Amino acid sequence: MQLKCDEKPINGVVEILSPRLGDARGSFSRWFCAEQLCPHIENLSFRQMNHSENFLKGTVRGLHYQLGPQREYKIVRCIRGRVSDVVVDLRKTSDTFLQHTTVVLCAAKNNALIIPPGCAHGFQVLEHDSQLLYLHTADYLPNYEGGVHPNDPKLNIQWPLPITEISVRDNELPKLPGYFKGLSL
Ligand SMILES: Cc1cn([C@H]2C[C@H](O)[C@@H](COP(=O)(O)OP(=O)(O)O[C@H]3O[C@H](C)C(=O)[C@H](O)[C@H]3O)O2)c(=O)[nH]c1=O
Repeated sequence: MQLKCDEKPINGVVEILSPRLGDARGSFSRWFCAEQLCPHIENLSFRQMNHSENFLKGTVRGLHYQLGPQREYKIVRCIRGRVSDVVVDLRKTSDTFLQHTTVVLCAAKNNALIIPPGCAHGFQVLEHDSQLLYLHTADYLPNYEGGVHPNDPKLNIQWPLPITEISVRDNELPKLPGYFKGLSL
């Protein structure tokens, strides 16, 4: 029942693959293992779990991150449907600063993604009624939340579908200013 961890080009972004053990009753799979994941998540301890329900294909949420003392690791898992998950590197000292990686998370593949501090996260829904489960290593404090517009030209994210739903708040997120040098962790 070993998890498979696939490190992505952006440092700290890891896809977790959970093999399913199936039988006539259905299946069983491990979604989290502290021993296997602690090399990828410093001071591994989760503070909050969140559930994201998304009705319409084409919906975009994000790009969000938490700042300073509330910076966090997230594990994001698609528990129903399919999403195109995007992680943007905003870390000042990173070799992949302002680059992003895209991973399709889907319930059928039984995969999840580790998102490290200093990275913005967003996703687009690829199937109606897709749902995500989040584990967070820090408490959510709105005053420490940052965001970048999902269509920031500096990031050039190619969302797979036309955007059908986006919150007013996300649609008003700022684009990165020319002087943006990145986040210090
Ligand atoms: C993130 C969060 C939000 N909230 C409250 C704040 C709002 O009143 C309400 C909905 O929040 P929001 O519209 O920010 O939800 P999303 O747009 O789905 O944001 C999430 O989606 C993007 C893609 C992420 O990666 C973040 O984890 C998270 O920000 O829940 C909480 O009470 N706790 C929380 O941890």
